[in-house]
Amino acid sequence: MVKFLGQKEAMNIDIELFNEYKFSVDQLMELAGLSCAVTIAKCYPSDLKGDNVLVICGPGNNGGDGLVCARHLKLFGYCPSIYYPKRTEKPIYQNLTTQCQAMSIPFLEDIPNAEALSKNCSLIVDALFGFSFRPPMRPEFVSVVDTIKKSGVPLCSVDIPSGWDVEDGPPECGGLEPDLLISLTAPKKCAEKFRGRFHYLGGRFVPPALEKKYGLELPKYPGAFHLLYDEKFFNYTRMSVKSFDQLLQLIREEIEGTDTNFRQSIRPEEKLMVTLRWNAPFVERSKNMGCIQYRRLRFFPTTDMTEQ
Ligand SMILES: NC(=O)C1=CN([C@@H]2O[C@H](COP(=O)(O)OP(=O)(O)OC[C@H]3O[C@@H](n4cnc5c(N)ncnc54)[C@H](OP(=O)(O)O)[C@@H]3O)[C@@H](O)[C@H]2O)[C@@H](O)CC1
Ligand SMILES: [K+]
Repeated sequence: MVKFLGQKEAMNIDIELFNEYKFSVDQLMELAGLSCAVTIAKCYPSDLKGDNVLVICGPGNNGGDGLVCARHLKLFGYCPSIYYPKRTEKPIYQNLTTQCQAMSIPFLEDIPNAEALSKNCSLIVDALFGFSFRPPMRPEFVSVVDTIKKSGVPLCSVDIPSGWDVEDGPPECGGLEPDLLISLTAPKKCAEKFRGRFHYLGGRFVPPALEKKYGLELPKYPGAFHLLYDEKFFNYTRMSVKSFDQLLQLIREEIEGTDTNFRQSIRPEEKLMVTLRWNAPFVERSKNMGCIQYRRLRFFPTTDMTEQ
Protein backbone atom coordinates (compact mmCIF):
# COMPACT_ATOMS: atom_id res chain seq x y z
CA MET A 1 0.00 0.00 0.00
CA VAL A 2 1.30 3.48 -0.82
CA LYS A 3 2.77 5.13 2.24
CA PHE A 4 1.38 8.47 3.40
CA LEU A 5 4.32 10.50 4.72
CA GLY A 6 4.68 12.53 7.88
CA GLN A 7 6.16 16.02 7.71
CA LYS A 8 9.62 15.03 8.95
CA GLU A 9 9.86 12.12 6.53
CA ALA A 10 8.86 14.33 3.59
CA MET A 11 11.55 16.81 4.55
CA ASN A 12 14.19 14.10 4.97
CA ILE A 13 13.43 12.60 1.57
CA ASP A 14 13.73 16.08 0.07
CA ILE A 15 17.16 16.56 1.68
CA GLU A 16 18.36 13.14 0.55
CA LEU A 17 17.30 13.75 -3.03
CA PHE A 18 19.55 16.81 -3.06
CA ASN A 19 22.46 15.64 -0.91
CA GLU A 20 22.79 11.93 -1.68
CA TYR A 21 21.32 11.73 -5.16
CA LYS A 22 22.65 15.08 -6.38
CA PHE A 23 19.44 16.38 -7.89
CA SER A 24 19.26 20.14 -8.18
CA VAL A 25 16.22 22.08 -6.98
CA ASP A 26 15.53 23.33 -10.51
CA GLN A 27 15.46 19.78 -11.86
CA LEU A 28 12.91 18.48 -9.37
CA MET A 29 10.84 21.66 -9.44
CA GLU A 30 10.56 21.46 -13.22
CA LEU A 31 9.37 17.84 -13.02
CA ALA A 32 6.98 18.64 -10.18
CA GLY A 33 5.50 21.71 -11.87
CA LEU A 34 5.21 19.94 -15.22
CA SER A 35 3.39 17.02 -13.59
CA CYS A 36 0.92 19.53 -12.10
CA ALA A 37 0.25 21.19 -15.46
CA VAL A 38 -0.22 17.85 -17.22
CA THR A 39 -2.59 16.64 -14.50
CA ILE A 40 -4.63 19.83 -14.73
CA ALA A 41 -4.87 19.39 -18.50
CA LYS A 42 -6.08 15.81 -17.90
CA CYS A 43 -8.68 16.67 -15.24
CA TYR A 44 -9.99 19.89 -16.78
CA PRO A 45 -9.61 19.34 -20.52
CA SER A 46 -10.82 21.32 -23.50
CA ASP A 47 -13.57 23.34 -21.79
CA LEU A 48 -10.91 25.20 -19.83
CA LYS A 49 -8.61 25.85 -22.78
CA GLY A 50 -8.21 29.56 -23.29
CA ASP A 51 -9.93 30.13 -19.96
CA ASN A 52 -8.38 31.99 -17.07
CA VAL A 53 -6.45 30.09 -14.45
CA LEU A 54 -5.12 31.93 -11.41
CA VAL A 55 -1.93 30.44 -9.99
CA ILE A 56 -1.25 31.57 -6.42
CA CYS A 57 2.39 31.13 -5.45
CA GLY A 58 3.90 31.15 -1.98
CA PRO A 59 7.40 32.08 -0.80
CA GLY A 60 8.94 28.56 -0.82
CA ASN A 61 9.43 25.68 -3.25
CA ASN A 62 5.71 25.00 -3.40
CA GLY A 63 5.42 28.47 -4.93
CA GLY A 64 8.25 27.54 -7.32
CA ASP A 65 6.23 24.52 -8.47
CA GLY A 66 3.37 26.94 -9.13
CA LEU A 67 5.55 29.17 -11.32
CA VAL A 68 6.69 26.17 -13.38
CA CYS A 69 3.11 24.92 -13.61
CA ALA A 70 1.89 28.33 -14.88
CA ARG A 71 4.53 28.36 -17.64
CA HIS A 72 3.51 24.91 -18.86
CA LEU A 73 -0.21 25.73 -18.64
CA LYS A 74 0.44 28.66 -20.94
CA LEU A 75 2.22 26.35 -23.39
CA PHE A 76 -0.79 24.00 -23.23
CA GLY A 77 -3.14 26.81 -24.32
CA TYR A 78 -4.57 27.97 -20.98
CA CYS A 79 -4.49 31.63 -19.91
CA PRO A 80 -2.74 31.65 -16.54
CA SER A 81 -2.08 34.70 -14.42
CA ILE A 82 0.00 34.65 -11.27
CA TYR A 83 -0.50 36.12 -7.82
CA TYR A 84 2.83 35.97 -5.99
CA PRO A 85 2.49 38.12 -2.86
CA LYS A 86 5.73 37.30 -1.05
CA ARG A 87 8.69 37.03 -3.38
CA THR A 88 12.13 35.78 -2.43
CA GLU A 89 15.46 37.10 -3.66
CA LYS A 90 16.86 33.63 -4.41
CA PRO A 91 18.01 33.37 -8.07
CA ILE A 92 15.93 30.23 -8.71
CA TYR A 93 12.66 32.11 -8.06
CA GLN A 94 13.84 35.18 -9.93
CA ASN A 95 14.68 33.02 -12.95
CA LEU A 96 11.30 31.30 -12.85
CA THR A 97 9.62 34.70 -12.61
CA THR A 98 11.57 36.00 -15.62
CA GLN A 99 10.59 32.90 -17.60
CA CYS A 100 6.91 33.45 -16.83
CA GLN A 101 7.16 37.13 -17.75
CA ALA A 102 8.83 36.14 -21.02
CA MET A 103 5.77 33.99 -21.73
CA SER A 104 3.57 37.10 -21.24
CA ILE A 105 1.96 35.64 -18.14
CA PRO A 106 0.62 38.58 -16.11
CA PHE A 107 1.61 38.98 -12.45
CA LEU A 108 -1.27 40.50 -10.46
CA GLU A 109 -0.57 43.17 -7.83
CA ASP A 110 -3.56 42.09 -5.74
CA ILE A 111 -5.75 39.04 -5.63
CA PRO A 112 -9.11 39.81 -7.30
CA ASN A 113 -12.09 39.73 -4.95
CA ALA A 114 -14.15 36.58 -4.62
CA GLU A 115 -16.91 37.85 -6.92
CA ALA A 116 -14.48 38.76 -9.71
CA LEU A 117 -12.76 35.39 -9.38
CA SER A 118 -16.01 33.54 -9.53
CA LYS A 119 -16.99 35.45 -12.69
CA ASN A 120 -13.72 35.39 -14.59
CA CYS A 121 -11.70 32.48 -13.38
CA SER A 122 -12.22 28.80 -14.21
CA LEU A 123 -9.61 27.25 -11.96
CA ILE A 124 -7.35 28.34 -9.11
CA VAL A 125 -4.02 26.61 -8.56
CA ASP A 126 -2.99 26.70 -4.91
CA ALA A 127 0.82 26.67 -4.72
CA LEU A 128 1.05 28.72 -1.53
CA PHE A 129 2.49 26.24 0.95
CA GLY A 130 3.71 22.66 0.80
CA PHE A 131 5.17 20.24 3.28
CA SER A 132 7.15 22.85 5.29
CA PHE A 133 3.99 24.70 6.38
CA ARG A 134 3.41 24.94 10.13
CA PRO A 135 0.00 26.15 11.31
CA PRO A 136 -1.47 28.53 12.18
CA MET A 137 -1.28 30.55 8.99
CA ARG A 138 0.24 34.00 9.45
CA PRO A 139 -2.29 36.88 9.15
CA GLU A 140 -0.87 38.17 5.83
CA PHE A 141 -2.11 35.01 4.03
CA VAL A 142 -5.42 34.50 5.83
CA SER A 143 -7.35 36.81 3.52
CA VAL A 144 -5.90 35.08 0.46
CA VAL A 145 -7.22 31.73 1.61
CA ASP A 146 -10.58 33.27 2.56
CA THR A 147 -10.92 34.80 -0.91
CA ILE A 148 -10.16 31.46 -2.58
CA LYS A 149 -12.79 29.78 -0.40
CA LYS A 150 -15.44 32.44 -0.93
CA SER A 151 -14.98 32.46 -4.70
CA GLY A 152 -16.20 28.86 -5.07
CA VAL A 153 -13.90 28.44 -8.07
CA PRO A 154 -12.63 24.84 -8.51
CA LEU A 155 -9.32 24.50 -6.77
CA CYS A 156 -6.24 22.43 -7.51
CA SER A 157 -3.78 22.14 -4.63
CA VAL A 158 -0.13 21.38 -5.23
CA ASP A 159 1.19 18.77 -2.78
CA ILE A 160 -0.76 20.05 0.29
CA PRO A 161 -3.99 22.06 0.47
CA SER A 162 -2.53 25.33 1.82
CA GLY A 163 -3.38 25.93 5.46
CA TRP A 164 -3.81 22.23 6.21
CA ASP A 165 -1.56 20.65 8.79
CA VAL A 166 0.75 18.35 6.80
CA GLU A 167 -0.24 15.40 8.98
CA ASP A 168 -3.58 16.23 10.60
CA GLY A 169 -5.36 17.84 7.66
CA PRO A 170 -7.73 20.82 7.57
CA PRO A 171 -7.95 23.35 10.43
CA GLU A 172 -10.96 23.12 12.72
CA CYS A 173 -12.49 26.30 11.29
CA GLY A 174 -12.61 24.53 7.89
CA GLY A 175 -9.93 24.97 5.31
CA LEU A 176 -9.53 24.89 1.56
CA GLU A 177 -11.34 22.06 -0.16
CA PRO A 178 -9.54 21.29 -3.39
CA ASP A 179 -11.26 19.47 -6.22
CA LEU A 180 -7.89 18.14 -7.37
CA LEU A 181 -4.91 17.29 -5.18
CA ILE A 182 -1.56 16.55 -6.76
CA SER A 183 0.71 14.87 -4.22
CA LEU A 184 4.38 15.13 -5.11
CA THR A 185 6.91 12.35 -4.53
CA ALA A 186 4.50 10.52 -2.17
CA PRO A 187 1.20 11.52 -0.55
CA LYS A 188 1.43 13.18 2.85
CA LYS A 189 -0.71 12.04 5.80
CA CYS A 190 -3.14 14.94 5.40
CA ALA A 191 -4.15 13.52 2.00
CA GLU A 192 -6.18 10.89 3.87
CA LYS A 193 -8.66 13.69 4.67
CA PHE A 194 -8.93 14.78 1.02
CA ARG A 195 -12.54 14.68 -0.18
CA GLY A 196 -12.25 16.17 -3.67
CA ARG A 197 -12.76 14.41 -6.97
CA PHE A 198 -9.22 13.76 -8.20
CA HIS A 199 -6.07 12.73 -6.38
CA TYR A 200 -2.96 12.28 -8.48
CA LEU A 201 0.61 11.43 -7.66
CA GLY A 202 3.12 13.52 -9.62
CA GLY A 203 6.81 14.28 -9.35
CA ARG A 204 8.07 10.91 -10.48
CA PHE A 205 11.75 11.05 -9.68
CA VAL A 206 12.34 8.81 -6.66
CA PRO A 207 15.30 6.43 -7.10
CA PRO A 208 14.40 2.80 -6.15
CA ALA A 209 16.91 2.71 -3.28
CA LEU A 210 15.32 5.78 -1.70
CA GLU A 211 11.85 4.32 -2.20
CA LYS A 212 12.98 1.15 -0.42
CA LYS A 213 14.71 2.99 2.43
CA TYR A 214 11.52 4.89 3.33
CA GLY A 215 9.17 2.00 2.48
CA LEU A 216 7.23 4.29 0.13
CA GLU A 217 5.68 1.45 -1.89
CA LEU A 218 4.95 3.79 -4.73
CA PRO A 219 2.25 2.49 -7.05
CA LYS A 220 3.00 1.12 -10.49
CA TYR A 221 2.52 4.01 -12.85
CA PRO A 222 0.23 2.82 -15.64
CA GLY A 223 1.20 5.76 -17.85
CA ALA A 224 3.09 8.94 -17.15
CA PHE A 225 1.25 9.76 -13.92
CA HIS A 226 -0.45 7.76 -11.27
CA LEU A 227 -4.03 8.39 -10.35
CA LEU A 228 -4.62 7.81 -6.65
CA TYR A 229 -8.29 8.63 -6.65
CA ASP A 230 -10.80 9.81 -9.20
CA GLU A 231 -14.46 9.71 -9.84
CA LYS A 232 -14.17 7.03 -12.50
CA PHE A 233 -12.25 4.73 -10.19
CA PHE A 234 -14.86 5.35 -7.48
CA ASN A 235 -17.74 4.72 -9.88
CA TYR A 236 -16.19 1.48 -11.03
CA THR A 237 -15.32 0.11 -7.62
CA ARG A 238 -17.50 2.10 -5.19
CA MET A 239 -14.40 2.75 -3.09
CA SER A 240 -11.32 4.94 -2.98
CA VAL A 241 -7.93 3.69 -4.14
CA LYS A 242 -6.87 3.55 -0.49
CA SER A 243 -9.78 1.27 0.47
CA PHE A 244 -9.09 -0.80 -2.63
CA ASP A 245 -5.48 -1.27 -1.50
CA GLN A 246 -6.61 -2.20 2.03
CA LEU A 247 -9.12 -4.75 0.73
CA LEU A 248 -6.50 -6.16 -1.61
CA GLN A 249 -4.07 -6.58 1.24
CA LEU A 250 -6.66 -8.64 3.15
CA ILE A 251 -7.38 -11.07 0.32
CA ARG A 252 -4.22 -10.95 -1.78
CA GLU A 253 -2.89 -14.35 -0.65
CA GLU A 254 -6.22 -16.03 -1.19
CA ILE A 255 -6.63 -14.86 -4.78
CA GLU A 256 -2.99 -14.92 -5.89
CA GLY A 257 -2.37 -17.40 -8.75
CA THR A 258 0.79 -19.23 -9.73
CA ASP A 259 2.83 -18.43 -12.81
CA THR A 260 3.65 -21.38 -15.09
CA ASN A 261 6.16 -21.74 -17.93
CA PHE A 262 3.33 -21.17 -20.39
CA ARG A 263 1.56 -18.19 -18.96
CA GLN A 264 1.65 -15.66 -16.17
CA SER A 265 -1.19 -15.78 -13.69
CA ILE A 266 -3.68 -12.93 -13.56
CA ARG A 267 -2.55 -10.40 -10.98
CA PRO A 268 -4.65 -10.02 -7.79
CA GLU A 269 -5.15 -6.28 -8.61
CA GLU A 270 -6.83 -7.20 -11.89
CA LYS A 271 -9.02 -9.86 -10.33
CA LEU A 272 -10.26 -7.52 -7.61
CA MET A 273 -10.80 -4.63 -10.01
CA VAL A 274 -12.94 -6.72 -12.39
CA THR A 275 -14.90 -8.25 -9.54
CA LEU A 276 -15.71 -4.90 -8.01
CA ARG A 277 -16.54 -3.43 -11.40
CA TRP A 278 -18.95 -6.29 -12.04
CA ASN A 279 -20.53 -5.98 -8.62
CA ALA A 280 -20.77 -2.18 -8.55
CA PRO A 281 -24.25 -1.85 -10.17
CA PHE A 282 -25.66 -4.43 -7.74
CA VAL A 283 -24.18 -2.62 -4.77
CA GLU A 284 -25.73 0.62 -6.04
CA ARG A 285 -29.12 -1.00 -6.69
CA SER A 286 -29.29 -2.63 -3.26
CA LYS A 287 -28.29 0.65 -1.65
CA ASN A 288 -31.10 2.41 -3.52
CA MET A 289 -33.58 -0.16 -2.27
CA GLY A 290 -32.54 0.70 1.27
CA CYS A 291 -30.93 -2.62 2.02
CA ILE A 292 -27.51 -4.10 1.87
CA GLN A 293 -27.08 -7.18 -0.23
CA TYR A 294 -24.31 -9.56 0.67
CA ARG A 295 -22.86 -11.36 -2.32
CA ARG A 296 -20.08 -13.84 -2.37
CA LEU A 297 -17.35 -12.20 -4.42
CA ARG A 298 -16.44 -14.20 -7.51
CA PHE A 299 -13.25 -13.51 -9.36
CA PHE A 300 -13.11 -13.25 -13.08
CA PRO A 301 -10.18 -13.50 -15.45
CA THR A 302 -9.46 -10.36 -17.39
CA THR A 303 -7.22 -8.71 -19.88
CA ASP A 304 -4.76 -5.98 -18.94
CA MET A 305 -6.50 -3.52 -16.64
CA THR A 306 -3.53 -1.33 -15.84
CA GLU A 307 -4.79 1.58 -18.00
CA GLN A 308 -7.92 2.92 -16.34
N1 LIG B 1 11.38 16.33 -2.83
C1 LIG B 1 10.21 16.81 -3.01
O1 LIG B 1 9.31 16.23 -2.52
C2 LIG B 1 10.03 18.05 -3.79
C3 LIG B 1 9.23 19.07 -3.30
N2 LIG B 1 8.90 20.15 -4.00
C4 LIG B 1 8.02 21.17 -3.45
O2 LIG B 1 8.60 21.82 -2.37
C5 LIG B 1 7.61 21.99 -1.34
C6 LIG B 1 8.25 22.23 -0.04
O3 LIG B 1 8.93 23.44 -0.20
P1 LIG B 1 9.61 24.25 1.00
O4 LIG B 1 10.30 23.30 1.88
O5 LIG B 1 10.40 25.33 0.38
O6 LIG B 1 8.41 24.86 1.81
P2 LIG B 1 6.94 25.40 1.46
O7 LIG B 1 6.01 24.36 1.97
O8 LIG B 1 6.84 25.81 0.05
O9 LIG B 1 6.78 26.68 2.36
C7 LIG B 1 7.86 27.31 2.99
C8 LIG B 1 7.49 28.75 3.20
O10 LIG B 1 6.28 28.82 3.95
C9 LIG B 1 6.45 29.71 5.05
N3 LIG B 1 5.57 29.31 6.12
C10 LIG B 1 5.63 28.19 6.88
N4 LIG B 1 4.62 28.15 7.76
C11 LIG B 1 3.91 29.29 7.57
C12 LIG B 1 2.75 29.85 8.19
N5 LIG B 1 2.13 29.24 9.20
N6 LIG B 1 2.27 31.02 7.73
C13 LIG B 1 2.89 31.67 6.73
N7 LIG B 1 4.01 31.22 6.12
C14 LIG B 1 4.50 30.03 6.53
C15 LIG B 1 7.92 29.63 5.38
O11 LIG B 1 8.30 30.81 6.01
P3 LIG B 1 9.49 30.78 7.13
O12 LIG B 1 8.98 29.90 8.22
O13 LIG B 1 10.68 30.22 6.43
O14 LIG B 1 9.58 32.22 7.52
C16 LIG B 1 8.54 29.50 3.98
O15 LIG B 1 8.67 30.76 3.38
C17 LIG B 1 6.81 20.70 -1.46
O16 LIG B 1 5.58 20.76 -0.80
C18 LIG B 1 6.71 20.59 -2.95
O17 LIG B 1 5.64 21.39 -3.42
C19 LIG B 1 9.28 20.24 -5.43
O18 LIG B 1 9.59 21.53 -5.76
C20 LIG B 1 10.46 19.41 -5.81
C21 LIG B 1 10.68 18.14 -5.09
K1 LIG C 1 -0.27 24.02 -1.85
